[in-house]
Amino acid sequence: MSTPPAAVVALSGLGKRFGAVWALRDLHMELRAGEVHALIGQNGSGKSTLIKTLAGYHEPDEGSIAVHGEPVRLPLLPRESARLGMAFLHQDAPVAPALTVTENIRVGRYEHRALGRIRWRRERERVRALLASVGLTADPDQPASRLPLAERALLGFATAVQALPERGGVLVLDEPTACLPPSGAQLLFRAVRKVTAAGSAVLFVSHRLDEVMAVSDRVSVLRDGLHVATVETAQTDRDELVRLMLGRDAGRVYPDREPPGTDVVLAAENVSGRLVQGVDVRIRSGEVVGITGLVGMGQDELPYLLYGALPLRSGRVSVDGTPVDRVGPRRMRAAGVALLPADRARASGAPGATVGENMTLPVLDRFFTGGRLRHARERSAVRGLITRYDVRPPRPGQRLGALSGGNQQKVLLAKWLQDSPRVVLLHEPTHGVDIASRAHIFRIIRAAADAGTGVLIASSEYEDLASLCDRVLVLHHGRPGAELSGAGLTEDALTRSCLLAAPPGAATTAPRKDHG
Ligand SMILES: Nc1ncnc2c1ncn2[C@@H]1O[C@H](COP(=O)(O)OP(=O)(O)OP(=O)(O)O)[C@@H](O)[C@H]1O
Repeated sequence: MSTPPAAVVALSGLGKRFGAVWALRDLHMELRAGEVHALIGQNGSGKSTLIKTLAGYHEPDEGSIAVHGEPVRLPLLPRESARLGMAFLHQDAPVAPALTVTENIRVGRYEHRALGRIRWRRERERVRALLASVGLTADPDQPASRLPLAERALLGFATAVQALPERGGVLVLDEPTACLPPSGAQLLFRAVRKVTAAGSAVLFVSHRLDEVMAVSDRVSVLRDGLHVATVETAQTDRDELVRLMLGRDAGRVYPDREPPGTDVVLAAENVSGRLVQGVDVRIRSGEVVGITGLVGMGQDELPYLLYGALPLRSGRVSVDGTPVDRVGPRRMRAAGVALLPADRARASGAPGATVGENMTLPVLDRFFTGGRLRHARERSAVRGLITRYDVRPPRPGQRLGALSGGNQQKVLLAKWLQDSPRVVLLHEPTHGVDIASRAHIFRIIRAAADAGTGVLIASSEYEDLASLCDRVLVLHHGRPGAELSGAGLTEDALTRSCLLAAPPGAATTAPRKDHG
């Protein structure tokens, strides 16, 4: 048997706890030169805790870390982690469209002349070489806004890669494809292969099992903070990975559909915003309507326009047949419309408040009788919601910000759906949510619809839309492209319809598929 390549980073018995709860326990793992090592696990299984420990933000409570065979002093500090060759890319790495490619990548790292002036020529050369090393061909002097979307999204990747040392480091990718168009995901995977070919290790953290199967060499699985297995990707399959993550089979992901009612709960006509142009939307009671398109086609704007969270340039919106005068969040809420944004923790919840406080905020009146807040009733309502929405850990007093990303999402869904709104507008409701929780969330959305709520889901998850929705509207450059329903509403048909609006070349890349 051949010996495996050397470990760039080796973790031995690593553990981290918060209070009495071990978020990570007894983790033994090697990140080897030249490999893509996937890290998977349900929401709250400890993935971010591991990343933050490597990045120097968490101090481990037990265990040790060695880099290129040398033990390192713990705790790591962020600067020390970077010096040791660890680089991190998060899903929403910002790109400044008005800055050039070089400025985006090099800001904060410029090489200066003695008098403080930046050595621009050298900076450009450096960026050109860096881009070539990851397979991108962008002009360093171009503003980022002029790049095709897929390449623009990869500037953050190039920025992270430049921090890897020549002898090989570890590049940590945290859900890197969540905000990428399909063609961007393919470009990213090619770029990832170039990084491993140059001798670094890549730690690929994702809930998308099809991507894990396609891009990784080995997969480590966490469950409740415990390291349950590391397997060779070629020796496993999706079903085994799901069993390892959950400790059981996945079961059914999508619930049955009931036919929608006939009364229209939300009618919007001729809606226009920055990207959206002249779109009509009608949602009936009990109907689940999807909105999709390639990145930048307007589907990420529409829910916010309908709620008045982004300014409407034109359009009329009625709820239950009554026109809403001057559409804005307060009026829409009063009319019975709820919005759950994709940027959930910041836009929709209060991270410093507890799970219970976040859940009961919109319905607090209900717990007042005789001018007093009935704490026991509030607590019992919160406990019910925690069970129903499967929030983990099931502690009402936990700060929202201390929950894992997926569990924050469940709390916020509970917050907005508990009161059976007339209409709920959801933007990417399952981003970052694990497979078991996704099934749970789909059942909750379906139950809300069956109770009469009209649901709009703006999402790029074609399989979810095809399986959950009664109808899906595809946007092409902000305008209505096609509407799919009944037997014609399939994942493949949605993919094809979205790609019809793609620039030349994009249609040749494989679309993103299901990840659960
Ligand atoms: N700052 C904190 N304070 C208290 N508990 C925390 C804190 N950060 C994480 N935890 C807890 O540690 C556990 C692991 O969380 P972690 O964020 O690592 O999970 P994850 O696998 O990244 O989940 P997700 O897929 O939802 O992002 C969870 O029970 C979480 O509530």
